[in-house]
Parts: sequence; structure tokens; C-alpha cells
Amino acid sequence: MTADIIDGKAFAANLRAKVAAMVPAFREKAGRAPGLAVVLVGEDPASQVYVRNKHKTTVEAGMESFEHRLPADTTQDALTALVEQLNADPAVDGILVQLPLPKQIDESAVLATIDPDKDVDGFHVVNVGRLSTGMHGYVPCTPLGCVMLLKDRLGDLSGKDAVVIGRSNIVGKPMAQLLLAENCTVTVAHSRTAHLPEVVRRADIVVAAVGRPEMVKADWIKPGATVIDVGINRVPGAEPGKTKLVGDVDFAEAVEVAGAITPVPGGVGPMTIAVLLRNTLVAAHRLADVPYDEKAI
Ligand SMILES: Nc1nc(=O)c2c([nH]1)NC[C@@H]1CN(c3ccc(C(=O)N[C@@H](CCC(=O)O)C(=O)O)cc3)C=[N+]21
Repeated sequence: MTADIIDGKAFAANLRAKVAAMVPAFREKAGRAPGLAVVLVGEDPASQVYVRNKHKTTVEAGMESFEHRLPADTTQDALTALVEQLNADPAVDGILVQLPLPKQIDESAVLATIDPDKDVDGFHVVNVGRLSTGMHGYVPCTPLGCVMLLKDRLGDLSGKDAVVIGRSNIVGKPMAQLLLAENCTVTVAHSRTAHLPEVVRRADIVVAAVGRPEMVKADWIKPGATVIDVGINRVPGAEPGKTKLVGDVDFAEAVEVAGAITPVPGGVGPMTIAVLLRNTLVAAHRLADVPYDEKAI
């Protein structure tokens, strides 16, 4: 049996449309548009593509987009000063500092400077703490997008066995917290996990976020399981000089065993940006004291 393909691209387009539909009422009440500031340090080509996409989708949703591009040799102090300026700017509801940052910059120090109430990435320790204690804060966009896809597919996730492969601060750990909050039994596996294929084979839900191209094979997957592939790996393509994107799951194999699976591209990636807009909309409501119905999106 072949798996259903989870169309993250379509789901994300729908989510963006829902966000956009809520912007006019916010503008009416607050007298301004929701605003998202994106800070990019350096010239990494992949990061430039993401930042351009974020700008485009933000504007399409009727929000204000503030782009700040700084040179690769930017100092810690200069970046901190910009973040503080954005913290103080009433037109800015959400701040995203594109990661990774150049070597000379202490990433966690920069994230700690962002006002937690404008931290739409959910990377500030205050929001990490809020998530792990069940308080309202901001949840990282990629894992929140994964949970939306899972709930859309499976409904109630209570009692499901979930295995998250990867323990990063931006995906693996918050993913585990979110699944726990959905009453899953959660295992966090990683590069040192013993008998990884066996561990993954127990799971009703597999979330692969390790950053290794096509690592998860068909015989690691329980037949009928739901597979969410967070990996975005650029590898050599069929023709010389060309590249292609693949996930952390060997899609061609896994699609024959799984019940449902996200493709790469067109799966989790587009969800990340849609959730960023959703988080910015929520931040705008909270900062402007306009009531927001958490059940809306
Ligand atoms: N502070 C911060 N927050 C982030 O959320 C953040 C970041 N830094 N640094 C980089 C990663 C990566 N990321 C992606 C967003 C969208 C796609 C996406 O839309 N991908 C498309 C394909 C895009 C392509 O073709 O290259 C897809 O999977 O279909 C991918 C990756 C957000 N990130």
C-alpha cells in the first residue's frame, strides 16, 4: 500500500489565507498593521532565499515587513543594538533573527536580547520555559507546523507513540514538548541512540529532524505510521552541476510503508513560514491589547 502524501504546501497556503483574512479586523481595531522584522547577517545564499520568501509572504498577508540586512562582519554590539531598537519600535510585533549567525556572534546572547513578547520564533529561554511548563508563549514555527499537520491527519494524538529523531533547540526539543502536550508517549532519539531503527519502528508518529539526507529507511517504519520529514538537505542532482532538495527520510522507500508522509519540498518547509505569520498575528493582538481567539488558528 502506498502512503497518502501530506500536502504541506496546500495546508500552508490555507493557513496564510486565514491569517490574511484576520488582518483587516486587526488593522481596524489597532489602527496599524501587524509588523514583522527579519534580520539577516551575512550573505548565505540559502538564508537570502528564505528571507526573501518571508518578506513576500508577509506583505501578501497584509502585514508590514521590515528587512534588516547586515554585513557578515557585523559585531555583537551592533546586532544587539539593532535588536534593542526593534524591541522598542511600536510598529514591530515580531522579531526574527535568521540563524545561523556568523562565528564572531554569540547566538544565545542575541536571542536573549529579543523581547520574549516579540519572539515569534519562540527561541528565547522564556518562551522555551513557557512551552515546557504549559504557559502561553511563542512556539517555534517548524514544530508547531508539524503538529498542525499531524492533528489534521490524525485528530486526537493522545496515547500515540511518537519518536522524534533529533534534539536541536529549534526543532527536536520543542517538537517533543508539543507532542507531550498532545498526550503522546514521546521518545527523543539522536545520533547516539542505540538500535535506532528498532526504536523508530515502535512509533505511530515519526518526526525526522536530524539533517542527514535520506537517513530514515523503509524498514525503520511501522506499516501505516505517519512520517513527518523536517529535513531540508541540498544534495547533488541527476545532472552534473545541478542540486536537489531531499529530506531526512528516504521518501521513495518510505512511501511504500508509511500510512502518510510529508514530501520535501512541499511538506514542512512551507508550514514554517505560514506559522511565522500566524505567530506574528498573535503577537500583534497581544501587544496592541486586541483580543485574539486562540482557537481561530
Ligand atoms: N530564526 C530562524 N527562524 C527560522 O524559522 C529559520 C531560520 N532562522 N534559519 C533557517 C531555517 C530554515 N527555514 C525554512 C523555512 C522555509 C522553508 C521552505 O519553505 N522550504 C521549501 C523549499 C524551499 C526551497 O526550494 O529551497 C519546501 O520545503 O517546500 C525551508 C526552511 C526557516 N529557518
